[in-house]
Amino acid sequence: METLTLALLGGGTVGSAFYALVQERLEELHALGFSPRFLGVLVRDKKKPRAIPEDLLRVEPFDLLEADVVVEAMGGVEAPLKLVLPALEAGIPLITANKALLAEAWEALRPFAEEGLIYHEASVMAGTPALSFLETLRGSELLELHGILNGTTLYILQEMEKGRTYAEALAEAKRLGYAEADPTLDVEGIDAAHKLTLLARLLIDPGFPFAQVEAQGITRLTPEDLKAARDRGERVRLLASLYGEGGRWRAVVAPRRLPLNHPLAQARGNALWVRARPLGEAFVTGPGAGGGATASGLFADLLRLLSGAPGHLPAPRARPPLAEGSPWPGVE
Ligand SMILES: NC(=O)C1=CN([C@@H]2O[C@H](COP(=O)(O)OP(=O)(O)OC[C@H]3O[C@@H](n4cnc5c(N)ncnc54)[C@H](OP(=O)(O)O)[C@@H]3O)[C@@H](O)[C@H]2O)C=CC1
Ligand SMILES: N[C@@H](CC=O)C(=O)O
Repeated sequence: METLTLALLGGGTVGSAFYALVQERLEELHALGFSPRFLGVLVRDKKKPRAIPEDLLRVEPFDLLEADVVVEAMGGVEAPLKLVLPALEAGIPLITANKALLAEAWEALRPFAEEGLIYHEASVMAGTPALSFLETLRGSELLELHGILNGTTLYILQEMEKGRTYAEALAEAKRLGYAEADPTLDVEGIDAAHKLTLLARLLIDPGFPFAQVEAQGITRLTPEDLKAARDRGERVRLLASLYGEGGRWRAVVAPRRLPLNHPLAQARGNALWVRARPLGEAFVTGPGAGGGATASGLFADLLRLLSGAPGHLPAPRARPPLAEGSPWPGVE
């Protein structure tokens, strides 16, 4: 049996759930010939209650070069980048749930992604297949893509539809572990914009800039907006859309009024709907936030790594859109 040394950066909602999942799935890892060993778990505060043995907790960065794989679930951009770069430079693979890191530090990380060293299924829609769904879609050419990519805002809108206030719903989304450490990222549409950037890089342009995504959130939506939509036979969702306009790709995150019979309006979880040629329409939905759901995506990447498959490779080249498209109407 081969020892598999894991360095875990972050022991919060996602990191703790990942640690627990590795313990739960030990037999499966053993059957694959690997015996996992945690080198350490980086946190800020050792005293916080968490389901990770105290002797594994580290409050100072430790030597990641001893690891076989680095699993990053700490969030932020500069702090994780400083830690993971030397490991990547040494050829150590990175599994990450951190879409902000990938979206915003792409210039530094892209060469390693192109080498197949970066696995990030959990960064978009948690453990619900989004990247692997799009990898299969590479057999076709994308015409347009629309997704409900943020679990916090989906939860808030669903709860507001049931009569709860925005503030109550946001507080509950935080308690459930859906929200970012800074929930402004969720409610202002930035988290969805990070995720849309990653999907664009996977399918249409390996250098797609985060700055090119136009983002609007849900903070200005009122219960009256949601009711007016319902009265018209529509449902409001924060949609991340990628479509052709004037011969260029346009990437926009905004609240949209969807007809009730559309799969995106009916989805109870996060969701991704695409049109591609020659495939046609395809749709996937499932949980997109929360500790267990995200740990599932990280664990899937660990299995992918152990199978010998490379990480999530960006598109090999940029290509213009094949058709013009447009998203659903916004909420005025
Ligand atoms: N929550 C979710 O549903 C999902 C989250 N993600 C992503 O996963 C990552 C983690 O999210 P989540 O677990 O919710 O966040 P948490 O805030 O719950 O956990 C972050 C962890 O990282 C530690 N940490 C943060 N910064 C530092 C630092 N500078 N030095 C040392 N330790 C640090 C924290 O330590 P301490 O505990 O001591 O504060 C904590 O253990 C983020 O990138 C997020 O975007 C992705 C998909 C879904
Ligand atoms: N805050 C994010 C967590 C998962 O990516 C969300 O709400 O979707």
